[in-house]
Amino acid sequence: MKQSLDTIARQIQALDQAAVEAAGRHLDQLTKPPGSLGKLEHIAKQLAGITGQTIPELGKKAVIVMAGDHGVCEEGISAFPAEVTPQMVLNFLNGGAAVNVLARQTGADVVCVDIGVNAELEHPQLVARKVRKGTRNMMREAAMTEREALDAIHVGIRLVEELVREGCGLFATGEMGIGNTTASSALLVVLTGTEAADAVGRGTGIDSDKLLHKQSVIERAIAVNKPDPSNPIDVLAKLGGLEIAGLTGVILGAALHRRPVVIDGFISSAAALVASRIAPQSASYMIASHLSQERGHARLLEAIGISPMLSMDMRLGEGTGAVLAFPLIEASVNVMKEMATFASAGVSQSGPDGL
Ligand SMILES: O=C(O)c1ccc[n+]([C@@H]2O[C@H](COP(=O)([O-])O)[C@@H](O)[C@H]2O)c1
Ligand SMILES: Cc1cc2nc[nH]c2cc1C
Repeated sequence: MKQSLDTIARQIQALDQAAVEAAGRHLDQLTKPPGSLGKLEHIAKQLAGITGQTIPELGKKAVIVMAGDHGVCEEGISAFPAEVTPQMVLNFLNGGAAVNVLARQTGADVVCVDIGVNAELEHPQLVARKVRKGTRNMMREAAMTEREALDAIHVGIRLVEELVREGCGLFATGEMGIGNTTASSALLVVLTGTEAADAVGRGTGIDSDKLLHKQSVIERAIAVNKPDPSNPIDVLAKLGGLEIAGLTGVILGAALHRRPVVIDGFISSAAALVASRIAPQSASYMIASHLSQERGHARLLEAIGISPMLSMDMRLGEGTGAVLAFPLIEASVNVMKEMATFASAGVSQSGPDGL
């Protein structure tokens, strides 16, 4: 049975502060000046607060790659044709995409989901959860109905539930969808009040003329649909995408089940912003992996209140940046688990006066 989103949002708990503090005390006993492992320490404490365990056992890792098509591609807003979406889905399923390489290196599963691809896709490993074949052209009408957006969110929530049952304890968001930077920029504009010129970027690599056109498509889509900025589902349905809605669900599902979720680039962060507007508490469960080169990404992260671990000049999507951050997140757990304490190693600890 589907629970309402309000009910789900209310069930998302704040981090376990006692576990955060216990992790902090443990970190300060380890053989290093307090705080000297920087973000690794911050992540270790966050993971403790998420899981309620001072030294968390994360279990299996998965990157959930949601794929969907975008009606707004009719307006010529991408450097690539829409056919690339299903073609790349097959590439993910055959293990040849960048995200597959990085996931193999770090021992993560790639879970590839058809939540809204136009083409009929078949593959034994494909998670077939199509809500509809692509969104409608948001420049002319709402991209999705509210029902479709909610169905896509529930696909994400349910998938996380299934993976948690299979022992997965660390999630990453990934996506594939030609045209989805246009949808994500539109969400950024409406949900944060950012000027379209500051929210629109080159995506797969459009030139300056096409960039101006993309900006005008976004402005027109907002004028046509008149989304209510205080209603995240209305904004998501009118301007978003099926894969974006699915990832919103993945993030809410991870928070609901007290599992960390590593956010990839621009599109994943747009989904994360929607999740944070539906359930503000969900932001505590997010780890921002990297700062994408896509214009507007920093604004998205700022609006959520999370800061990126890495800056690698990447702008691929698929979950690549998030998966790249997995080993660093595991490093923070290993520090907690394996480092000697001042007492166990016989290393002198500075006194309260620093002497
Ligand atoms: O994640 C990012 O930061 C990112 C930035 C730019 C482009 N992308 C990827 O490129 C596709 C969307 O680009 P576009 O130009 O078709 O809107 C989509 O498949 C995304 O995964 C991803
Ligand atoms: C080739 C290609 C791979 C991608 N992966 C994510 N978005 C993409 C867009 C293109 C065009």
